[in-house]
Amino acid sequence: SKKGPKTWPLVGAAIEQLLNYDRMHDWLVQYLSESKTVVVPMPFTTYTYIADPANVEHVLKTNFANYPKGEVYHSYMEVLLGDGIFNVDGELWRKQRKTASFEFASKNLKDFSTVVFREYSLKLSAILSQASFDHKEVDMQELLMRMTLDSICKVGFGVEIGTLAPDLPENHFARAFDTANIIVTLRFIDPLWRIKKFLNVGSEALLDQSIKVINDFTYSVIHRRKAEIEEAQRTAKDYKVKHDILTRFIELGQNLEEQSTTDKSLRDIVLNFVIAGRDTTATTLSWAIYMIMTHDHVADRLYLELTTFEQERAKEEQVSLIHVNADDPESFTERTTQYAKLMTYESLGRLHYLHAVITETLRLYPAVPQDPKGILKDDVFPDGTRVKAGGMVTYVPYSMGRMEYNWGSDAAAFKPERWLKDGVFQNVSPFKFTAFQAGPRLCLGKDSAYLQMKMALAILCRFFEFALVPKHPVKYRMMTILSMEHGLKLNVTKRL
Ligand code: HEM
Repeated sequence: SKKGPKTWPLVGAAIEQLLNYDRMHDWLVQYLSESKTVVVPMPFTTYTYIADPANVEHVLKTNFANYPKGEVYHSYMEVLLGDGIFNVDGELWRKQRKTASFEFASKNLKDFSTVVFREYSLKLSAILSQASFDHKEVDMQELLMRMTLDSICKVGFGVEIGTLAPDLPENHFARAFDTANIIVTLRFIDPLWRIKKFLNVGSEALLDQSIKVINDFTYSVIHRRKAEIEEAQRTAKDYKVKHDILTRFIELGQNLEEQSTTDKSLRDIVLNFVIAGRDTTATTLSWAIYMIMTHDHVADRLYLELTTFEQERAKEEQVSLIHVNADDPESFTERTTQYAKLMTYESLGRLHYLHAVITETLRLYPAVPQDPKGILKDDVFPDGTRVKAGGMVTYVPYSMGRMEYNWGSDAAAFKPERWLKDGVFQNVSPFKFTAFQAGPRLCLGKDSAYLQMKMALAILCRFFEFALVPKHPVKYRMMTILSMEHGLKLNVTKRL
């Protein structure tokens, strides 16, 4: 009885969905604005898309146990994610969630990530400074992907992979990781993948090679780190404590009475963090920069917040701001470094407008634009929709952020101000703003992601202005993460 696309016997709505594949998120916006729930029958299953916060709360929280990731997702993603937190349900998930939540809340990790995010934001700033000097255009999305990959490898494994070095080098692990990510995503729309895998041909053969590169790299880091820890414990010499997630999990494993953590489970843990944290953060930053540069009043208000912050913090720390000489790149580097040091975990909390800009970006361009769940048993949603076991239900952050019934008549407009009351950021229900999911599986890296995004954006928007390369097309690519299909090609100018 719900409104939705035209359906046909046997093929359901597959024809219309395929015809609209490249603009699928906007295709759904159209239907979900007419009806808060849209049922789309497909050849072997039925997809139910939801945009009503009450239904979303039912799926993500109230009847959480009925809507797992499910077997299909697990079997498609296992080759890359193994039994890591992202890819499991039930007890296996609960245990990892508990340990990882504890780790994420630790001061150790917060302090370490602040240092890492600061360092890599400055590396990005140095590359932009050079590009502006050389009048060279940059692909901002590509640079941001390098920045977040380097950061997550440092925070995750304690390893410097250096893809953000000034000459932008190739890196085997990074390339293999990208390839594997794209191919496992393709499996969701390629009915022949199991045959290709069996015959070890085409994309599946490439996936196999990429996984070998990823595993070799990851296991070598794990073995090296384990050896370092054992050596330090054996000789009881001053052991330089490392703060990365891998080291913490190795140490935790040693302390457990039961079987200690295996190398395979350590591999799964770190790779799950890489996949969870890297593309999501980089694409959000790309869309945020695009939004800022196309909304002058936002750029101005943000710049004012960032420069006021700079003055206030310098006063608090009793430092005088370094004078930048336009002809001396060194002085520019010194000033950006000084600015970065004024940003701490606590002081970043004051940047309410910046926080609102990022959140408003995620409302309209959520990094995970739709998120499907399996259905274990027949159920009825709060709005009366009946769903059947074996089908799929998908909450749709991309549509939810654009619905007037959720956000009012200006839902389509980019207005960071909607998040502020008297200049202070106000949260809304996570069942309405779903960019980080909600309920027991809410994103674990949310705070860490904001920390990195605020650090990077503050430096970028304080010290640079951006302009789109003329005629560069900005549109999303249809995949699990809302990245920009052609990247974000920009000309950069310094702001002294
Ligand atoms: C803008 C940045 C980010 C966005 C929009 C985002 C969004 C999400 C979403 C939608 C999910 C649920 C996916 C699912 O259905 O399982 C999720 C889960 C998760 N995220 Fe994030 N994420 C971001 C950054 C990060 C970062 C930086 C990390 C860690 C370093 C991280 C760690 C995780 C983990 C571990 C989970 C799995 C939680 C669980 O299943 O219990 N995320 N995130």
